[in-house]
Amino acid sequence: MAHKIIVTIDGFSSCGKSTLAKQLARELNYVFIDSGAMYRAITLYFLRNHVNHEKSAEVKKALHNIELWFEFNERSGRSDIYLNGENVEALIRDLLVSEHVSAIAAVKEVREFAVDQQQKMGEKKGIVMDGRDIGTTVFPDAELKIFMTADPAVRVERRFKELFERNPDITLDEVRINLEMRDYMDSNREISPLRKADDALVLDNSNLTMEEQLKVAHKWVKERLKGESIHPKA
Ligand SMILES: Nc1ncnc2c1ncn2[C@@H]1O[C@H](COP(=O)(O)OP(=O)(O)OP(=O)(O)O)[C@@H](O)[C@H]1O
Ligand SMILES: Nc1ccn([C@@H]2O[C@H](COP(=O)(O)O)[C@@H](O)[C@H]2O)c(=O)n1
Repeated sequence: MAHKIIVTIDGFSSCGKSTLAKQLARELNYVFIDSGAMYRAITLYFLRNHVNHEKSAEVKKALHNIELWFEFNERSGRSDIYLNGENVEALIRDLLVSEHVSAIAAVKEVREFAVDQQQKMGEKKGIVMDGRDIGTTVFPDAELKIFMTADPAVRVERRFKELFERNPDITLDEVRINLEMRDYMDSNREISPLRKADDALVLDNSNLTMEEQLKVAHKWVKERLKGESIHPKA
């Protein structure tokens, strides 16, 4: 059986982590997991059920009633997330969820709930997972860790373009404020804050096409599979 590794992709909001993770997983025939979708689905549940994330007992009870899983969607070529049997892939991308997710993702019980499931998903390796703490907390021994970044203005523009297609009322300012707020909260929370793992390779895709970013990452994977060490500026 072919040797398989774990690839982690962490970084700031909307820099293209999921896009790259999906591209890479398809190329390698690996499983792709968007860990942010899990925090978003939990947030949707909390919003719908008026769960106060500052009350530990409420949080514990809510998590007890949440079941999450992913199912491959042939049309989109990626896995959709299911919350208690409902496909919530589209709903969790709404700005309302984006506005609350970072506060809920900072809660200890929520993180433990998600990280435990993420670690189980990687037990057989052959996985590309993107998020904020995948290389630092979820898979600290991953064979390849990528830290992605892009110019903030480029990130806002990309996310705006995507959201505008679904909601023409959205403004560039709303998107920018949400990105800045999430980056700040994710980088400054107490548990597993967003940071580059010491052994992660940095990929700035501000001026890269999707094809070019895949080429860089794929080269890194091939080198790791061959057991070669990679120069950080590759
Ligand atoms: N190299 C690229 N050039 C242009 N657009 C890109 C590139 N990579 C990704 N995108 C686009 O940027 C947007 C954000 O990408 P993606 O959802 O993959 O980011 P992300 O880092 O996973 O975001 P989040 O952390 O908010 O989930 C998408 O619309 C995607 O199509
Ligand atoms: N490993 C992760 C992944 C995500 N989060 C939190 O979820 C938010 C949404 O994630 P997206 O990747 O869909 O943007 C993100 O802003 C984080 O608050 C996380 O904490 N850990």
